Amino acid sequence: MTTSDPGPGPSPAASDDRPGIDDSVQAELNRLRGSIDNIDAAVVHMLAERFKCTQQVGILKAEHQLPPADPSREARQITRLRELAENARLDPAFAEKLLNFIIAEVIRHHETIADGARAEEG
Ligand SMILES: O=C(O)C(=O)C[C@]1(C(=O)O)C=C[C@@H](O)C=C1
Repeated sequence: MTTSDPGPGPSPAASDDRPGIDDSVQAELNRLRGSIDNIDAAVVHMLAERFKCTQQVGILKAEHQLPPADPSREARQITRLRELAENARLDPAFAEKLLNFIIAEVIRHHETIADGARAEEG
């Protein structure tokens, strides 16, 4: 066989064949990349859903003059996520960094919403 089958599911990366690679190696690489692409798509969709929720939280907080950040909630989330990560054999430090990265963006959104609400109040 001179061409490798990327398997089911459309994925540009999965059909990125290179010359000089053994067909079976290329097929395995394509199969794994297909899964990676599916996982990346799921992550994007899950993050989009999370941001839809946090936008609602941002509006609620702005309406009730609550601060954008809630450090005690964040501490509980970090404890929980680190434990989940450990059980899933994911580096807990990485999980914590990822959560902090996402939350920083959420807080930025909350501040933008609060600024807008204050500007509307005059
Ligand atoms: O739960 C909240 O109060 C939120 O605003 C959401 C969220 C989060 O993204 O999970 C963001 C900011 C807070 O500091 C804590 C948590």
